[in-house]
Amino acid sequence: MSVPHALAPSDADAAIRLRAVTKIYDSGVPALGPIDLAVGRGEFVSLLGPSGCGKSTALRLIAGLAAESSGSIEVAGQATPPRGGHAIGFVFQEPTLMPWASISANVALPLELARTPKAETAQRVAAALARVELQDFADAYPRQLSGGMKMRVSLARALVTDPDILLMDEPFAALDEITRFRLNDDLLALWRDLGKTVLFVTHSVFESVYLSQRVVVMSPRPGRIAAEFSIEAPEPRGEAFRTSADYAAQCRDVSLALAATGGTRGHG
Ligand SMILES: Nc1ncnc2c1ncn2[C@@H]1O[C@H](COP(=O)(O)OP(=O)(O)OP(=O)(O)O)[C@@H](O)[C@H]1O
Repeated sequence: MSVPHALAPSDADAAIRLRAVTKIYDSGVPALGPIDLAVGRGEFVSLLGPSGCGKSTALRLIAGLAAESSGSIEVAGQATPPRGGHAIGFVFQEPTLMPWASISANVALPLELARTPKAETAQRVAAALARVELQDFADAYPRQLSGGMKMRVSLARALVTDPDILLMDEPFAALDEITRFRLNDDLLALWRDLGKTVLFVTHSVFESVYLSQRVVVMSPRPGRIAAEFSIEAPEPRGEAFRTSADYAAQCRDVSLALAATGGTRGHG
């Protein structure tokens, strides 16, 4: 069901709000916009689009890692970077772990940068590792972990400051399908338990429909919002939904909208 803007939260309910935002890189590349996007508090929204349509750029602007060329962005009610500081946790496509540091030291990094007292850091790191079921690997090193486990560490590092908002940039794209399905389910459980706002970037129609309450389809350069879908699913989602005709039908609708943008079709 394509419902452009119908489900956008009101100003008071928005955790993230972009108004007429554009990004033109110094090289002259018009990468994004103008786009208007609102993500409600506690909502799980996916940005879906072909390679190069500006999905990562949108996340980077929201996180304050790059500046918009025009328009305005509000995160947790703040309009200027760092826009709430630890209100945001960022998970990149690569786990980006420090190879020379233990898993617990990797997860502790954001707290150390914020000069958090040692006892509190230790307690928060232990809780974050337990949350992603890696409590037994605190003293291990990244090279000893599988790709899926490294991504869990990256997730724990994003959660350790207890941010209200998680920005996730194709975090599971490099993983095999079984690991990816498992991490999808773990992420949904985490979202249900912790009530975070999640903005999730993906190429995958299947992943976006499985995970999200709302899928925002973007068109190619400069990226604009082409369609929005409210995803209907029984909660909690799981294997029954993934194998249902209802899931397949919604994937088909989203896939058609993506194809209609004229970009390279997203892969499964
Ligand atoms: N730092 C930069 N300087 C110049 N151009 C850039 C920069 N970062 C991205 N771009 C360009 O902006 C456009 C959007 O890039 P972006 O990485 O946001 O797209 P994307 O949808 O996330 O792509 P992918 O799915 O392949 O990661 C692309 O054409 C890219 O080449």
